[in-house]
Amino acid sequence: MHSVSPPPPGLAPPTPHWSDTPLAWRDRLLASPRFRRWAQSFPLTRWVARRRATAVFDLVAGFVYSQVLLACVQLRLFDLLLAEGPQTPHALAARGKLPLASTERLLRAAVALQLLEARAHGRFGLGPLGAPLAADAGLAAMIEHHTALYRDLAQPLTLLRGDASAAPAGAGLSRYWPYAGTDAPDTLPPGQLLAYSELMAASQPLVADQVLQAYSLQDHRRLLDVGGGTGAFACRAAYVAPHLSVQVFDLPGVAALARQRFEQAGLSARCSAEGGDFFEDPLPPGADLVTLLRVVHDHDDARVLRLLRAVRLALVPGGTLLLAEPFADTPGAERMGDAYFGMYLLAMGRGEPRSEARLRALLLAAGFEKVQRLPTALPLQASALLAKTPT
Ligand SMILES: C[S@@+](CC[C@H](N)C(=O)[O-])C[C@H]1O[C@@H](n2cnc3c(N)ncnc32)[C@H](O)[C@@H]1O
Repeated sequence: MHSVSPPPPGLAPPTPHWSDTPLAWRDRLLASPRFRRWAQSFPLTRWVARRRATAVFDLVAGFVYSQVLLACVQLRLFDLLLAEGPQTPHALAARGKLPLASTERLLRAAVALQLLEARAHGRFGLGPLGAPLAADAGLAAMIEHHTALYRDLAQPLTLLRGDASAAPAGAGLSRYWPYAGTDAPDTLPPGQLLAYSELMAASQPLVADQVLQAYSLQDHRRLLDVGGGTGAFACRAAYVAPHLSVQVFDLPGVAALARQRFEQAGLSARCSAEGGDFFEDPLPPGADLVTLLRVVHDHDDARVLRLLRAVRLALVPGGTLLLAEPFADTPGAERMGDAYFGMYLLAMGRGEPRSEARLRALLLAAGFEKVQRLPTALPLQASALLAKTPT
């Protein structure tokens, strides 16, 4: 048995609570192999025991599942099966330039994970979890860039201890997201902004779908998308609201890419982009709607407060801020907020997922009022808050 070290001198022991005793009893019961053996064989508890055992195994094996998924995505298997229908292992082995035996192994693994399905005549088709991934460039890009995240997570305690010297040199997320590690992001060379900007543009529909389903742009005249990347959301907004003028504010190299997108889409008359550092430079004034999509969780409280104050100053009186990103503490999406983004942003080097309550407090501290939740269809992808500037 491990001994628990005493608290450091000067630290008071935690105050006990009435719930400690029944919870300690439950913990001892669940930790007892004898109790688990009994629960697995007793007819009324058997199904709970099996479900729990499966849930624990899924946590143990999660990395393996992710890598099966990555192999399928790298082979473009889902896209291929959607476009051409079920295929034999021989055909897939030839397409993927893999030995037949490895292909069959991968296909069986993917079937077990419901990514694929065994079909008639020894062929394989899309499974219920693989079909939604087919032809979704955003999800594929998210899955592929996890190779950088997993490098950081290979030694989770090193990451949690913040021991940068022990981390693999510059191969992980801090390199992928260079603005998280500098106080002068506007001086970053364009080449360093490209990979994450492409990922954000590819995955932006996941967020835009949630926001535009939940909120109508019809009553607004001028939208400023702060940290709007290469203008993917701005273009969607301009299409759904043809009366709207739209501006993106982002780092100079990213704003230049947004301008290119607007030109290619024939939207330059209504869409523009300005480059700068949103912590240092004033934001373009006059918008009656500002969007902050997947921006706030990248930064610490002090920086967020500075940014929110700058947004308040840029908005017209009575203007609206729409903030959308995955929130912490969201019922049904706790894994996304607290487990995934908590660790992801730690690896990135800055920021954290925040609960609705913490975001509300920051918005009020920055001078916003009438803060309200904007319900979204899939909080797993994005939750949203609306806030107003005083009139
Ligand atoms: C996580 S991305 C989100 C992009 C976009 N809103 C989306 O949802 O696809 C954050 C964006 O903020 C921009 N950004 C980060 N720090 C910035 C700064 N100090 N000034 C201006 N833009 C910044 C990045 O270049 C990036 O485009």
